[in-house]
Amino acid sequence: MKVTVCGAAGGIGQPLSLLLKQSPHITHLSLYDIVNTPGVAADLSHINTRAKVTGHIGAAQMDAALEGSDIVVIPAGVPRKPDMTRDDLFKINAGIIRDLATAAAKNCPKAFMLIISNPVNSTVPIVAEVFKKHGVYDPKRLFGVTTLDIVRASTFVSEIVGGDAATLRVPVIGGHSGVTIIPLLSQVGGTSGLSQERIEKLTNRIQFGGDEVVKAKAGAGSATLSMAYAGARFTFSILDAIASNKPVVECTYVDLNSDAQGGAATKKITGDIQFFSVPVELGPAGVQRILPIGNLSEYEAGLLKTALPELNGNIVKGTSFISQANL
Ligand SMILES: NC(=O)C1=CN([C@@H]2O[C@H](COP(=O)(O)OP(=O)(O)OC[C@H]3O[C@@H](n4cnc5c(N)ncnc54)[C@H](O)[C@@H]3O)[C@@H](O)[C@H]2O)C=CC1
Ligand SMILES: O=C([O-])CC(=O)C(=O)O
Repeated sequence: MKVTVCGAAGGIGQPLSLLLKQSPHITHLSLYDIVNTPGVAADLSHINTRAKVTGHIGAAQMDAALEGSDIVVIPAGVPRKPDMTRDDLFKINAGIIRDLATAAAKNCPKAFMLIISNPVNSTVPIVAEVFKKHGVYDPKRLFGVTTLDIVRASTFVSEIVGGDAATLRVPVIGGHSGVTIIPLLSQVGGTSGLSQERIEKLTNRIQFGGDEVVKAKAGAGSATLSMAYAGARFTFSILDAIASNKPVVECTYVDLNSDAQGGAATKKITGDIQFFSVPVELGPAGVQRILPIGNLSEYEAGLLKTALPELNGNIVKGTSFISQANL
């Protein structure tokens, strides 16, 4: 397995690459960035685990970095500062993602594409459109990484209801920004005794967990270490699904057309939206099955209603960035 990290010298990229270096499934870890990758690669290459590490720097080396990759993980681009929304990052990050996706479509058209760069709600549709333009789009292989929302939800919920945060699973659906993040607390054991006020506070903390970190870092960026953990967890789930043939379930932001039947069932609840984070059964070819969202409480149904217009706007913004652009 060749795994390429684009943005590998960044705040997320470095710890993510360190975690990925520990996977016995990865034979080649390819690190791409526009700065500092020779140093990061030299450093990681001294670790006595299986993966061979190569560093690639600048646009001239992008093709070599991506060529033949099985998985491409993208945390490239700028992070938020206080008082910015994720959508404010679109102006800079949309072009970065377009260029990386174009190179991936040419050099590794069958790769699993794992998109971390914000705004995820829009960057994932950008990758889809670029791959379509190159005639290589397989919706089963494109994922917006929303794992940090699930990781946070497990932590915050277990702080209130107890239990082991490492094994407590909280489904989080929708998108990856503010009100588009919809935690389904009613589906988690131990939450039925919580007051509505408690549920609303907990929901708000999960929706705005990113802002908590942005504020605490006070201008020095957004979540990097917890994101590296979450990104590694999602990449390991994909690797497990490929290597073990045992289906693995993760909530992730996917094209609902990636599973006609499961997608149609989801659209009965969401309306006609193309991208949505749902529980997905991952298999060797990517999305194997979109699983049912399950029952929503009245409060969660209200959250969904609020989320959909914003999410849809983010999707249209990403899609039209490519369809109107000349590639
Ligand atoms: N999906 C999620 O849950 C999360 C997403 N993020 C997003 O991840 C992105 C990266 O965040 P950080 O690592 O903190 O930022 P950072 O600024 O520390 O690192 C970004 C890296 O991208 C590189 N880069 C810039 N343009 C590039 C290009 N054209 N090709 C390759 N590399 C390029 C930079 O040189 C830098 O090393 C941001 O957009 C941030 O909002 C952050 C946390 C959670
Ligand atoms: O908040 C941000 O900008 C970074 C992010 O996506 C998160 O931490 O969830």
